[in-house]
Amino acid sequence: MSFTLQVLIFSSFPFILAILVLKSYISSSSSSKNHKNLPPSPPKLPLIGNLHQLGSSPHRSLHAIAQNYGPVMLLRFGSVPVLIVSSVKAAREMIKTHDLAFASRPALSIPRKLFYELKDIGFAEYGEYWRQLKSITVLHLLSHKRVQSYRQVREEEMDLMMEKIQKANESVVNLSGLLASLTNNIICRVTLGKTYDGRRFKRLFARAGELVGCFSVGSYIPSLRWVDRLSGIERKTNQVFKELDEFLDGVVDGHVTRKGDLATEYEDLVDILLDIQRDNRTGFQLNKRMIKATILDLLIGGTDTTSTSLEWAIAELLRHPQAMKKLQQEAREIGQGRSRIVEEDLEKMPYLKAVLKEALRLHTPLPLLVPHESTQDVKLFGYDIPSGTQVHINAWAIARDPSKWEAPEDFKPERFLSSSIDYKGLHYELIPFGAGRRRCPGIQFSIIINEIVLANLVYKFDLASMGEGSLDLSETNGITVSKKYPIMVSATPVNP
Ligand code: HEM
Repeated sequence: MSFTLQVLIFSSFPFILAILVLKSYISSSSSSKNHKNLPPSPPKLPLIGNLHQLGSSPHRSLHAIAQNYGPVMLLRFGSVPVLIVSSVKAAREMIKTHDLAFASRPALSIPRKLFYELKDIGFAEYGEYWRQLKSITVLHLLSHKRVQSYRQVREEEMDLMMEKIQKANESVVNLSGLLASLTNNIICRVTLGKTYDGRRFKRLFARAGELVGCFSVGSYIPSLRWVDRLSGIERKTNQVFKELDEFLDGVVDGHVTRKGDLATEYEDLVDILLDIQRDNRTGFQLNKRMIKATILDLLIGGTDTTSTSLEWAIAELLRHPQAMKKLQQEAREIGQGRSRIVEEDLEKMPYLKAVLKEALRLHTPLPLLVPHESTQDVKLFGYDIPSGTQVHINAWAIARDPSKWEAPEDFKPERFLSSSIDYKGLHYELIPFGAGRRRCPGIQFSIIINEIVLANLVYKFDLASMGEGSLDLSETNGITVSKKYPIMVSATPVNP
C-alpha cells in the first residue's frame, strides 16, 4: 500500500466511524420507537458490532455467549443483524413453523462471485429458481435410485484404498489423506465421469472451499468494502473463480462433444444435467452457467463434509477401544469370512449406524450449518425478527444440549441403539444436515460411502493409532470443521 493511500485511509477513518456511530444511534433510537420485542443482545462495538466476539471457533464462542443471552439472541456482524438459534425448541419453531420465512440465504460477496452470481443450489436466494434447481437435484441427481446406481464406483474406489493400506504392510499410513482422496475420487467420478486428483486440482478446490468459509468485510460493513480489495481477498476470489470456470467449461464442453460417439459405462451427473437441458423435460431451461454452478456445489459441498465426518468417527473409535471392538465384532459376524462387507449388509449393522450418528452429533461438520435469511417479519420464540435478518443455527450446540442428551460430551454410540433419533431432519436435536426446505440433499450419498468404507476398514484391519495427533480432537477453522491433525495408523490385516 502506498504511503499516500495509507494517509488517506487512516485520516478518513475517524470521519467514517463518526458517521457510522451516528447512523447506528439514529437507527437504534428509531427502532426502539417501534416498540419491537427484539431478542436479547450482548453489547456491541461501533462499526464491527459483535464480530470481535466470534474468535477462531465461532460455534464455540456463540455457544458460550448463548449461556448468558439465551437460545435466541440477536447479534450484529458489522451492520447486519444476525440471529443465533441454539436450542432444540427454538430450532424446531424456526424450521417447522416458520420454514418458509427463513428459507432464503444472505447474498455474501465471495459465494456470489464463486457460484456464478448465486446460480447454485446452496447459496441461491429462496424463490422459483432455487425451487426448480433443488427439485432437479433431489429427483434426478441425488435420488435413492441414482445413488444406488453408483455402487460400482464406490466399491472400486474403496477397494483401491484398501489395497493401498494393505500394501503399506503395517507401516504408518496417513488415513485422513486416504479418506480425503477416496471421497474426492468418488464424487469426481460420479459427477464428472473421471477422477481428478492432481495437485493443481486439489489445491484449486481447497482454495475455493477456504474462500467459501472466509469472512469478507464488505458483506457486513459495506462502507469498508475497500478492505477486501486491500487485503487481497477480492483478487484471490476472482483468480480462483477464473480457474474454476475454465476447468468447468472444459468439463461441460468435453461432455457435449463426446456425446453419441463415446460410449460410457454409466451416466455421470454432468450427462444427466445436459440431458435435462436438451429435452427440457422438467420445463425449466437450464443454461451452461447454471450447470457449472450446480456441479461446483456438488463438488465443494459434498467432498470435505463426507470425508471429515468419517475421519471424526475413526478418531473417536481409536480413542474408544471398546467401541472399536464392538464394531469389529458386528462386522465380523455379518461378514462371515467373505472377502468384504457389501451394501446389503449395512442394514443389519445397527452399531455401525450408531457410531456414525454419534460422530456426526459430537463433531458436526458444518457446526453453524449454512446461513439462512428471513424474507418477512416473523415472531419467533416470542421475539420480533425483522425481515432481512441473517440466521445461524448452532447445530453443534444443539447436539450437546444437556437437557436433551445425557453426558453430551461423551462418545457413546449406544445412546442411539434404543432411540429412533435420526439425522434426516425430523429430530431437531440432531441436525448435522440441516432440516426443512434447505436440508442437505446429499445425505444418502454421503452416508452410504461412510457406512461401507467404515464397515470394511474395521472388518479387514486392526487399526492402531500412531503419534499423538491421531487421538487429538483439535479442530480446523473454517466453514467445515475437520480434524486439525491427520489420523496416522498402522493397519494389521485380519483374516475375517
Ligand atoms: C456428511 C456429509 C454432509 C454434511 C454434514 C452436509 C451438511 C449440509 C448442511 C448443514 C447444509 C445446509 C443446511 C441448511 O442450510 O439448513 C447442506 C446443504 C447442501 N448440501 Fe450437504 N452435507 C453433506 C454432504 C453432501 C453431499 C455428499 C452433497 C452432494 C453431493 C451435498 C450437497 C448439498 C447441497 C447442494 C446443499 C444446498 C441445499 C440448499 O441450499 O437447498 N452435501 N449440507
